[in-house]
Amino acid sequence: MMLLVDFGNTRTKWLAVSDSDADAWAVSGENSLNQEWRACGYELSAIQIVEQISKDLPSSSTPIVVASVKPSVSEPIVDILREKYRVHCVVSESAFEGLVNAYSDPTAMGIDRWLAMIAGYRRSQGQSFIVVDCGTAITLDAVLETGQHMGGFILPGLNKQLNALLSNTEQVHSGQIRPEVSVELGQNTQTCVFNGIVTQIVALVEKISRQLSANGFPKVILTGGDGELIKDLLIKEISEESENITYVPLLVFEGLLTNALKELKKM
Ligand SMILES: Nc1ncnc2c1ncn2[C@@H]1O[C@H](COP(=O)(O)OP(=O)(O)OP(=O)(O)O)[C@@H](O)[C@H]1O
Ligand SMILES: CC(C)(CO)[C@@H](O)C(=O)NCCC(=O)O
Ligand SMILES: [K+]
Repeated sequence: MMLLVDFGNTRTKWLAVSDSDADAWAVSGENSLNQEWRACGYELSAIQIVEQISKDLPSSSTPIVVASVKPSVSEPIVDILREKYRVHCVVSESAFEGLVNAYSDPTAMGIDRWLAMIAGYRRSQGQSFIVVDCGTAITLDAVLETGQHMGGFILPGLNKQLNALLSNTEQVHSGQIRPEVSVELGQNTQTCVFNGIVTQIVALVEKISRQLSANGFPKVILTGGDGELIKDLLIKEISEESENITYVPLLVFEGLLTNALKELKKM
């Protein structure tokens, strides 16, 4: 067994992967990962987070593979885990198999983006692709069929955009509950706010998709808490490409597992 841990900006998520799931993944990359990941927020102390994670660690021989975009939180936790377990932390690199990072300093790239690209590269099998992670921040990264990463975008996530707007205006409000959103002009404050935020994201993804490759529409792989919403809206907008547009909630974990298996020389 192996435990994959992803320290995001808002919470820590982890997923236990059995040896049989890992072997199946190494051979085929099939969608065979157990979907039961767990998460906890940063209101907990390092010790409490270690306690939560440890519940999924049956023995001290279980390797732990860590990805973090929040070192201030993850480093003390990793130090505690290392007292008892084997912990391996992955970092962004200039290349992974045929995938080539566009950053001149790859270590400056958030590991979640690099792992999402590694997983996207495996899934897209020689087709150009775009990965869009709709989490605390929204990131978009575009990769050509050759494996060359062209670059990306980083923008505030849906909640961050909403909060920035609401906290700086007096008469803009968002209502009590999220309305049914769409890529349509709004006719009251609430739909103007929500439709405005989602429409710019859908339009951005569509723009980059249409310009990425001369060889047709790329695969578009969405992940993150708001990824499914954006996927549904994107499919309504460009229905003729719906088979190319997917939501993969475990995309970062897939990349982490792929990276870990290569490290452990199992791939
Ligand atoms: N159960 C949920 N818990 C938290 N956020 C959720 C949930 N369901 C949907 N969301 C949406 O997901 C977004 C956060 O995305 P995600 O869960 O990927 O972020 P995260 O856990 O903070 O990860 P990261 O810190 O890696 O970005 C929020 O904008 C929120 O609207
Ligand atoms: C952009 C986020 C916050 C998305 O989680 C993360 O990937 C990150 O902290 N990145 C570092 C900056 C960069 O990727 O260029
Ligand atoms: K994220």
